[in-house]
Amino acid sequence: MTAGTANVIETRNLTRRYRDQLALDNVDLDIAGGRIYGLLGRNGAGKTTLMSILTAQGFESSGEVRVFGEHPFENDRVLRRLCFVRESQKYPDDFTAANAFASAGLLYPNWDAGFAASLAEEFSIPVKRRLKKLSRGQLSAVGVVLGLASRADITFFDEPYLGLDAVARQIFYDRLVEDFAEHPRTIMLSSHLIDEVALLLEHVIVIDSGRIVLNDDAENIRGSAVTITGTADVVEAFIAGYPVLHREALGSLVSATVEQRLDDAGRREAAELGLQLTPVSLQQLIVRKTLQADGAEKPSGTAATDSLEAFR
Ligand SMILES: Nc1ncnc2c1ncn2[C@@H]1O[C@H](COP(=O)(O)OP(=O)(O)OP(=O)(O)O)[C@@H](O)[C@H]1O
Repeated sequence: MTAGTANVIETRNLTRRYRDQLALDNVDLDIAGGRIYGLLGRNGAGKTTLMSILTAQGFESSGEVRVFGEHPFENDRVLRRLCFVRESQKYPDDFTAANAFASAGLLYPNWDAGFAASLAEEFSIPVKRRLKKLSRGQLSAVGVVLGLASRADITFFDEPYLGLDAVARQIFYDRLVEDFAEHPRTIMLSSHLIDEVALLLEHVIVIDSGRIVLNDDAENIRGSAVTITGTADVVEAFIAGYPVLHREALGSLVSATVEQRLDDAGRREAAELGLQLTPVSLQQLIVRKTLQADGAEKPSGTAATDSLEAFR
């Protein structure tokens, strides 16, 4: 199995139970190498649990896991090709960032010390100060440097930006994209800042209550849903037969978000009927899909949406 072509990760019926809590529920995944994946989902959806199992820091209750074709547990052939950047990373008590980078040089075969040094400078990390004295954002920056400069065949970033300010986050995104172009590998990034990372992602996996609710190329997802706003009866006639993700009413107006790609003819027809079409962002789509999967999404007649405001 080689990165770039075959699947680098495969799971089948992967399930993780913590007592009565089902953290992963029969997850089937085929992850092809050489791409940037977004692992998105609400708090407690199962993202960290999934990444922990894939990196052998946690265990499945049942089902199968293959990373580079093998189970990762105590498997040095696999583990030396993985880097897991997580918020709760523990370091030895006296460690400085410089110590952490030196250890990474021993651990990761593709470690680039020069790249790490230039990133540390860009993030203004005080590399000689003990890690436990660093600010929340500086500590996150250390994790980001470890993740980028390790150039591991698969790098997992589990919400790597806690405490990072907007400038530092932008540096992370820019360096990730540049370095990925020069050194293609597999990146899995979990994030709550969906719209902020949307443009980085080549493939999006959305997990909700331990189940995969969306798993598609970002390219296919863009434009896969649209919000249609207009007089209630016209909207209802237009969307008949379309899968409705969300519906809001305000007086005689209705705004419906449908999971439907409209072709040119559909767009023309909507315009002729006086309907307004608004694109749905990745974040809105994910919110709608997870609410729907949770069974919380019902038609409502309350708050006006942005599109309704724009329509009036
Ligand atoms: N060690 C544990 N013992 C019991 N329950 C756990 C444990 N670890 C995770 N869980 C539960 O499993 C579920 C999935 O948790 P997980 O940390 O994987 O979610 P997440 O998607 O990473 O969430 P967040 O975005 O908030 O970090 C949650 O309901 C969580 O409470």
